[in-house]
Amino acid sequence: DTSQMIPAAKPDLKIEENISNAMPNHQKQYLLKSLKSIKRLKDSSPFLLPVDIVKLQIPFYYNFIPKPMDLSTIEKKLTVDGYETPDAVHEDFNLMISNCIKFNGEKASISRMGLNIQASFEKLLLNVPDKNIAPGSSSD
Ligand SMILES: CN1C(=O)c2ccccc2Sc2cc(NC(=O)[C@@H]3CCCO3)ccc21
Repeated sequence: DTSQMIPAAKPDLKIEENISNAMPNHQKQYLLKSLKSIKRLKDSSPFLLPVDIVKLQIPFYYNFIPKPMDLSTIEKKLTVDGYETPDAVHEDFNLMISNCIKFNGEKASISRMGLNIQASFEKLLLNVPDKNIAPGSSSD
C-alpha cells in the first residue's frame, strides 16, 4: 500500500573514476564492444537508459529499487575506468536485470526481454580476453 509511502529520491550513483587497479585496456575494449552489440538487440531498448519514473508514472520505483542500473550507466562507468574486473561489469548487468524482475515480476514481458539480453551478454562474456594475455597473441 503506497498511500502512506513517501516517494524516495533518485539514488545518486557515485561512479568511482580511475580506480587504483583499473581493468587492462584490451579487456575494457572487448567489454565496450560487447555492450555496443547488446545495445543493438531489439530487446535492449527499454534498458538503454535509466528507468524514467516520470514517463512511466512510477514515483515509488526507488523505494523498491534502491540501486537502479541501465546499459548507459554501465557503459559510462566502463569508459571512466570504474570497473576493476569483467566480473564487476557482469554484476551491474545482473543488477539491472534483477531490478527489472523484482519490480515487474518474473512473468512480465519486460522480464523475458531482460533475460534474453542477459543470456546474450553472458555468451559474450565467455570470450573476454584473459587479463594477462597481450592483445593479438594467442593463448595456446
Ligand atoms: C526496464 N523497465 C522496467 O523495469 C519497468 C519498470 C516499471 C514499469 C515498467 C517497466 S518496463 C520499462 C519500460 C521503459 N521504457 C518505456 O516503456 C518507454 C519510455 C517511457 C515510456 O516508453 C524503460 C524501462 C523499463
